[in-house]
Amino acid sequence: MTPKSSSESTRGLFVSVDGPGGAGKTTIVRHLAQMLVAEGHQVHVTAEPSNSFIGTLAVDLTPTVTGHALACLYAADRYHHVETEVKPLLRTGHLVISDRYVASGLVVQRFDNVDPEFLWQLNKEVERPDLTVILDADPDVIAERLEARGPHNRFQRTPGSSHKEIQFYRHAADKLQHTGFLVVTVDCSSRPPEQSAELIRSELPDRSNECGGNP
Ligand SMILES: Nc1ncnc2c1ncn2[C@@H]1O[C@H](COP(=O)(O)OP(=O)(O)O)[C@@H](O)[C@H]1O
Ligand SMILES: Cc1cn([C@H]2C[C@H](O)[C@@H](COP(=O)(O)OP(=O)(O)O)O2)c(=O)[nH]c1=O
Repeated sequence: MTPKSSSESTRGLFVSVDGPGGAGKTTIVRHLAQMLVAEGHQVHVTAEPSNSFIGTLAVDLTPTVTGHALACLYAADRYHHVETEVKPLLRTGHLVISDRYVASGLVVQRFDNVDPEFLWQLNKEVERPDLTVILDADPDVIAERLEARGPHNRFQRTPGSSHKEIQFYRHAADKLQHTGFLVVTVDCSSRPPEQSAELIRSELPDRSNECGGNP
C-alpha cells in the first residue's frame, strides 16, 4: 500500500491495550511503540486515566470514592481524552496507542460491584479503536507478577483480584467483540513482551502503512 501524500486527508490508527494489573500493558505498549517508530510511523503513546484535570481527579479520588460515581468519572475522562488528544492526533495521521481504554472501564469498577450493563451504557458511545487488544494470562502467573511489581491501586489489593480481573476482561472482550469491535486477545503468560508486541503488530489493520510510514 502506498503512503498518502501529506496534502491528502489522513486518518491515523487507534489501538488500545487493556488487561489485568501486572499483565504487562505498559511494557508491551513500549515495545510496540518502539517497533512502529523504527518502521517510520508517527506514533503517539497515551494512557488512561489521562493526565488531564479529569484524569488526575479520578486518580486522586480512587482511594475514597467508589462505584457509580467513580465509573462516571473514569468515563468522563475517557470521552474528554478522546476529544482533546486522541482524535486530533488521528486527524494528523498518527498511530495512537492507549495504555488502558474502554475495556478497563467495563472491568475495574466491577470490583465495586457496579453492574456491567451500567458500565456498558456509560461507555458505549466512545470512539471505537481500530484494534482493541486484551491481554490474557494464567491468573497464577499474573498474581505472581503483580506481587513482584507491587499493587498500583486498591482493586489490586483485594485477595484473588487477578483471578477475578481475568474473568472480567474475558467477559469484556466477548461483549466488545459482539458489538463489533475488532478484538485480539494476546496470552502473555509465557510469551516475552517483545513477542506480544510483534503479535499485536501483525494484527494491525493495513492502514497502519499510512501513519507516516515508509513501507
Ligand atoms: N511476558 C511478560 N510480558 C509482559 N510483562 C512481563 C512479562 N514477564 C514479566 N513481566 C513484567 O511484569 C511487570 C508488570 O508489567 P507492567 O507493564 O507494569 O504491567 P501493567 O501495565 O499491565 O500493569 C513488569 O515488571 C514486567 O517487566
Ligand atoms: C481506565 C481506568 C482506570 N482505572 C484505574 C485502575 C488503576 O487504579 C488506575 C490505572 O493505574 P495504572 O498505574 O495504569 O495501573 P496498572 O499499571 O496496574 O495498569 O486507574 C479505573 O478504575 N477505571 C478505568 O476505567
